[in-house]
Formats: sequence, C-alpha cells, structure tokens
Amino acid sequence: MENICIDSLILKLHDVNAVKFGEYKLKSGMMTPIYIDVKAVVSHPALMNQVASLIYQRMQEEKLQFDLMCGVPYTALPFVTIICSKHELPMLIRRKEAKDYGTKRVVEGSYREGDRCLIIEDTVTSGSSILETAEVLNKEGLKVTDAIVLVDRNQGGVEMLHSVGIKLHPIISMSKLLNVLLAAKRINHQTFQRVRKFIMDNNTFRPKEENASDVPATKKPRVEQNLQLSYADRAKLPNIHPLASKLLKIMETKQFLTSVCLLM
Ligand SMILES: O=C(O)c1cc(=O)[nH]c(=O)n1[C@@H]1O[C@H](COP(=O)(O)O)[C@@H](O)[C@H]1O
Repeated sequence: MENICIDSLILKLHDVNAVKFGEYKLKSGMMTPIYIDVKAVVSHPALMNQVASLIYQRMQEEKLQFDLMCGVPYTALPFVTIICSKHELPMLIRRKEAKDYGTKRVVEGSYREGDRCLIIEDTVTSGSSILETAEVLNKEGLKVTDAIVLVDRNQGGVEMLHSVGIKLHPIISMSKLLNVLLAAKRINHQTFQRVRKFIMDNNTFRPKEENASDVPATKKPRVEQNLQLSYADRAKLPNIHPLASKLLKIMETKQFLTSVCLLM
C-alpha cells in the first residue's frame, strides 16, 4: 500500500516538473544531471496536500516525539503549515536572515528552553541545510533529534546528520525515484545509468577520522572518486583551483587529439 502511494507520488512529481534532468548547479556548486525542484508543487494544491499527508504519515509511523515543528526555509514551509494547521500542532518559522527592525528574532513563534523541534526539509543532498537550521534552533535552546525529508538524494545526508545526532527519515530515496521513473518509461536506461553513477560517485559524507582537517566533505570530495571522473569533469569540480582547472582542460584536449591521431 505504502509503495503504491510513493510510486504514484513520484510520477506526479515528474508530471509537474519537480524532477528535472539536464545540467543543474547544486547548493554546493557541483553540477548535477538531476535536480529535485519541490517548489514546483506549490502551484498544485492536491499534490501539496498529498505531500503533507505523507510527511504526517511518516511522523506517525516513526512515533516521533516533539513539541514543535519547523521547516527548513523556504520550500518546506507550506508543507509544515498544512500539517500544523490540519492537526493543530505548534510550528516555528526560522528566518534566513534576522530582521534589523522590530523583534530582530531569527526564530518566530512561542517556545520554551528544552522544547523538542522536528525539522522538515524538501530535499537533502549533504544535510548541511538541515544542520544549519538545527544549529539556529539549538542556539535558541531547542533540541533537534529528528528530521523528515521528502527526497533524499542518497549522497551522504543521512550519514552526516547521524554523525551529529540527528536521525533523518527520508520518504523518497533517489534510487527509488530513478527505479520508478525507469519502470514507467519516463527515462531511458542511459539516463538512469548516468544519474545513478553520478549519485554513487558523489557521496558528500566522510567520517570524522577520514576528515582530519574538519573541512566539510561537501567542499572536499573524495580524491579517489574524482580520479574516476574525466579530465573535463574534474575541471568543473566546485573547489578546483583555477590553474588546475585550466591544466585539466588542456589534458582533455590533448587526450582527444591523441585519440584522433591513433585513429588516423
Ligand atoms: O542544491 C542542492 O543540493 C539541491 C539539490 C536538489 O536536487 N534539490 C534542491 O532543492 N537542492 C537544494 O539544496 C538543499 C539541500 O542540500 P544540502 O544542504 O546539501 O542537504 C535544499 O534545501 C535545496 O535548496
């Protein structure tokens, strides 16, 4: 029953262009062949309600204990509003920037020190956006132990958040999404394999002991994973030094010319 529901939701998300294939830039700066654009759902009220119901269903299945709910700004806000209004649950709004007038608050709503706050997010890649919101809530004296996400891109967000004591509960995983789209012939085998490979090659999480310098893994992809990329792809990596990028581009051209010479 749950599977049927998730499968049809994935197809509806694809119908409204909330699942995009092409070349998109992630928050980390990395280029991706797939982008989950949950914002597209806001113009489809029936789908909005369905997503909100699935999030609520997940909260119940996991028997999550909390005093308040908060969405990661901005896409998750309408879903949290629907859930909190329908089930009469208290919610908080986290501001991205503090106001420089009025109350100057970064978290709007009523809460007490020690209250448990459940975080809701639309898409997770590295988990850094959820962590950022959790840190803001922690500074206000709130506790965050759990978060729910509509789409987990399977790129290390669950593991990263686990390492800081937050349990992430994904509703749709990237692997499930790709399998459903392939089975429904919404994408072909080539796209399926290309996106799957990108996801597998670009896990953003590195455990603490490996990450000795404490640089976030999102900003420091695995060297061995990068070596599997072509020279051209390595030249496009977000934190590549401009000189290294130039050299890699030259190497790509040289490799191409060598192949042409060999063919002649
Ligand atoms: O930039 C992203 O990583 C990203 C990928 C995607 O497919 N869809 C998407 O909405 N995002 C954005 O990236 C955020 C999650 O990335 P992390 O903070 O790395 O987990 C989301 O809050 C979105 O703003």
